[in-house]
Formats: sequence, structure tokens, C-alpha cells
Amino acid sequence: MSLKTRILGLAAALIIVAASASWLAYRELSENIIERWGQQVAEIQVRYDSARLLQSLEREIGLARQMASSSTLIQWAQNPDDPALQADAIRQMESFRSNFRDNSYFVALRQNGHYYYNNAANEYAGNQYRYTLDANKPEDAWFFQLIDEGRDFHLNVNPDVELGVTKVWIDVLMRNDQGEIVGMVGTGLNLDDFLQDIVDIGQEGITTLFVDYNGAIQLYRDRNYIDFASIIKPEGQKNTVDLLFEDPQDKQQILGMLQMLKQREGRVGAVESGFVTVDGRKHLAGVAFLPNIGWFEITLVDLDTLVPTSYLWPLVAVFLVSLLISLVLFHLIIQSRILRPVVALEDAVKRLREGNFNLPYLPKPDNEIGRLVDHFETMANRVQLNTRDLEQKVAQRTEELQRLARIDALTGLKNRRGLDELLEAEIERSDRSQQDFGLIWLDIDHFKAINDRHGHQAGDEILCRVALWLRANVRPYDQPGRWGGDEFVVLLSPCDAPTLERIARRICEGVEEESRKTGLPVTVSVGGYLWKPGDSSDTILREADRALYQAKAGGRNQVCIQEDSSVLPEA
Ligand SMILES: Nc1nc2c(ncn2[C@@H]2O[C@H](COP(=O)(O)OP(=O)(O)OP(=O)(O)O)[C@@H](O)[C@H]2O)c(=O)[nH]1
Repeated sequence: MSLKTRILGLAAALIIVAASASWLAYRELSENIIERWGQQVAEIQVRYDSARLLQSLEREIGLARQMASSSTLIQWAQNPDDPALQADAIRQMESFRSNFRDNSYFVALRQNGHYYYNNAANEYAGNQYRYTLDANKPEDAWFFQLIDEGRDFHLNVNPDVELGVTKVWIDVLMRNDQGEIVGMVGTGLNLDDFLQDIVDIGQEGITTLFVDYNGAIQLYRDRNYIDFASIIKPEGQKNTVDLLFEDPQDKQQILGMLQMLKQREGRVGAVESGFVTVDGRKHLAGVAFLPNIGWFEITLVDLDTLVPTSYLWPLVAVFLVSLLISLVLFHLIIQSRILRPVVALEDAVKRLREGNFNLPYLPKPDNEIGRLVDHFETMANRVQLNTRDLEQKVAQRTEELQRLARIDALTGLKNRRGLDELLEAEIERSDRSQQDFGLIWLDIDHFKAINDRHGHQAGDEILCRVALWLRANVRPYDQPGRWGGDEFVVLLSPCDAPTLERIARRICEGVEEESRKTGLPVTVSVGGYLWKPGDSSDTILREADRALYQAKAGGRNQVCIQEDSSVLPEA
């Protein structure tokens, strides 16, 4: 896997890990904030809803209490058959009717069970007595139940079958001076209006409901859940608030909150809150106890409606776009600051390793890699210079060695190898130009005897002198060389037969003449041959050697020119 893939993979993995951690932290934080905020909202909402309910009820309750404490009514309740008292009482009741918001009232007398009622339309004027309550009738049980319980005040949501109305009834016990219950008075508020004003107020995401002291639902937007006339229902048959929740834990929690608030009944404004699930959606439930009416107010706040998760989408989008931009930027920075220079450097190192000093352009970022590239270029230049220097020296040495390999160390003339190469080149050139050349082969006479007599050193000196004389007696462009031992060869180019003979003789005579001056006279025998088209180097050398043999055989110190290769017999 390439470095680029690894770095990008690692970066992506790190960014994803960091992003996931941030996302989780963000979610945790935002959920905490929303929960805390929701809790506050729920508590404020509970107080607000409670205040609204109490505001609309308190006046009615006050009036009902006032009515219950009316001495006229109490007196009449104790003497229900007294027509004068009844007339006063009816007048009194009617005056209260005009004050109640619903413009209705009821009065029920304990002694005879008579139930009096009149409504806003004054429908029962002069006929306020409606019916007699019967302890055996289930629909009248509320009255007897309340008297049995002896609670001075009670709110009751109940359909009155006889009157054909469903109301939120405010029931207040009437007591005489001895504290005995003599009857019950109150008024009713139209349930539909009440629900519309107090419960179903159209606040999106907020559900308000009221439950009684036992948790039975009293006011709720869905009438099917309302526990009508719950006072007369035995425990277990009531529509209690836990019906709204599916999760047993939620049921427990709500009932627990009611219990908690009951225990803290004295504390005004106490609110309990917690999370519950309603219709599959998470809600925050706020619960408050309303001591004035003995009910609980429950507010359910749907957090998803108040703070929809769609609010978070722009944030998620920003987050994802930032993530993408970060990755692209990271990639570009790593690419330009590290990867591209490293890849170029690797390519340059490869070229250098292969001996190619033609380096590509190397980007140099302003960092460690840039400095590394700089050092590399300096090193590459140095290596290039050193290599060139070395190559130059090697070339020079090689040339020198090649030259030396073709030079005879003793005489400084071309050696046999040099002569061979010259001869081959000359044959080629002559073949092209058809210009003749000649070859002279000479050998010092009785050289062995000289060596033997004067020593090898003296022999060497003679060899050197012969070489000098040879050089002196040929033309500047002729090529003399030492074939080996005491034998020398001279290549004469261009040449013709007379020139060949003339120079051969000049050499022969020159050596004799010059050597005589040294006090150690030597002579040479000389053979010559003029090249003819088609002759190979072997032919030329053989013919010249034959001529030399002839010269030796002829008595030495003489010149013999081989005219025709085919004429002379083999030596
Ligand atoms: N001093 C010296 N002697 C050499 C060198 N190379 C060969 N010789 C000697 O040269 C002699 C050559 O002898 P030959 O050419 O065989 O015979 P020669 O005595 O010259 O007699 P001819 O050629 O028949 O006249 C030998 O004794 C070699 O040892 C050298 O480099 N230095």
C-alpha cells in the first residue's frame, strides 16, 4: 500500500473517530441542554396551566362557598318544608345564579334529598325543584358519597342524566352551626367550554390534563379518557392517568410523582418532572398538585415537536461539509507538502541510482522535506561532479594505458600490437584509396653475440639507438616500431617501389654509419615489401619476413625487397 493511501486512510480514520466522538459528545450535550430546558418549560407550563385553571375556578369556588355558608339556605335546609324559608332561599339562590359564570346553580338538601337547579336560560324559574335524589340510583350516588366522605369541597366532572348536561361541578357542603351537613350547593361549568379554555388550548406539542386526588382523569382533550363521576366508582375501575402510558415504568413513574407531591402537599409550587413515552414519542411530564381543588395538573411536553430533530439537520450538514472540506484540505496539504515532494524525491533517487543525473523538477516545501530535497540536490550535484571527474580520469588513464599498451617500453616506438593495428588500418585505407604502402622488416645482425659479449644492458642500449636511427632515417609520417627482440618494422605510407628501396637502404646504411660512431658498430639486415591490392596483413608480414630472410641469407647488412609474393619460395 502506498504512503499516500496509508496517510489518507489514517487521516480519514482519525477524522472519523474524532468526528464520531464530537458527534456523540455534541448529542449528549444537546440532549442534556434540551432536557434541562424541557424540564424548565414543563415546570413553567405546569404553573401556567395551574394558574389558568385556578383563575377560572377560584371565583366560582369562592361564590359556591359563600352560597354554602348562606344562613338563609342553611336554615331552609334544616326546615325544607317551610314555604317562607323556601321562598327566601329560592330568591337567594337566584341572586347567586346571576353571579355564577355559568349562570347556573344547584342546591341539594340532605333532609329530603330534593335537588334544585336553574340554568342560564332561567329555564326553571319558579320550578327550581327538579327531582329527588335517590340513594339507590347510581346516577345520584355522587351526592351520598360526598356527604359520606365529608369533604367540604369537591370538583366533579359528571354528566347529569336528568338535566342532560355534562359539567365540571363545583360541590360545596352546607353545614349548620353544629357542623352537621345539611346539604350541598354549587355550580357547574360547561365541560366543552372548559376543555376548550383550559385544556385544549392549541399549544402545539403541549398536552394538559387534570387528574383528581386518586389519579382519575378529570379534564383531558380526549373525553373518552375522562373518568366521569369518578367519585362513585370503586378503586380499580377508574380511568386513572396511567392509562395514557404504555410502558409500565412510565405508569410507575407518574403514579410515583403523584405520590411524592401528595406527601409534600404543603409546599406551594412544587413540581415533579420526568420523561415518559406517549404514543411512541418521548415527552417530558411535569406534575403539580393544586391544593385548592385537590387535583393534580399534568403537562406533557413533546420535545420532538418543540425542538424537532430537523433543527439539527443544518448543523449536521455543516458538520459533514466541514468534515469533507477538512479531508480535502488535509489531502491537498499532505499532497503538496509531503507526498508530491516525497514521490518526486523517490523518482529522483531511482534515477540517480541508475546513474542518470538528469533529475526532474523537485518541489521544495518550506519544511523538513523541503530541506531534505535541498540536501539531496546538493548531494546529487556533488556525486555528478565527482563522477564526471572520475570518468574523465578513467578515460585519461584508459587512453594512456591503451597508448602504453601499443608502445614498446624500451625504445618508445610502437610495439607489435600497435604495429598490427596500424597495419590493419593502413590496409583498409589503401583498399579505399588504392594508394600503395610499403613495409620494412629489419633485424640486428648477430645481436645475440653482442648481448653475450657486452651484456644485456649494452644490448638494450643498442636497441634504443637503432630505434633512434630508424626514426631519423624515415619520413616524419612513416611509422617505425619494434616487432620484438632485435626486430623492427617500418610502415611507409604512401609509398612506391623506389621509395621503399631507397628508405630501406638509407636505414641499413644509416645504422651502420651511426653505430660506427659509437665504437660498437652494428649492422642490420633489411627486408621490404610493397603492398599490393588484395594483400592481407599476414601476406604483407610474411613477404617482408621472407625478404629479411633473404637479406640474412645473403650475408647480412643488406637490403632485400620482395617484389612479388608469388615469386619467392616459402622461407
Ligand atoms: N639485450 C637484449 N637482448 C635481447 C632482447 N630481446 C631479445 N634479445 C636477444 O636478442 C637475440 C636475438 O638473437 P637472434 O635474432 O636469434 O640471432 P642473432 O644473434 O641476431 O643472429 P642473426 O639474427 O641471425 O643475425 C637473443 O639472444 C635474445 O636474447 C632485449 O630486449 N634486450
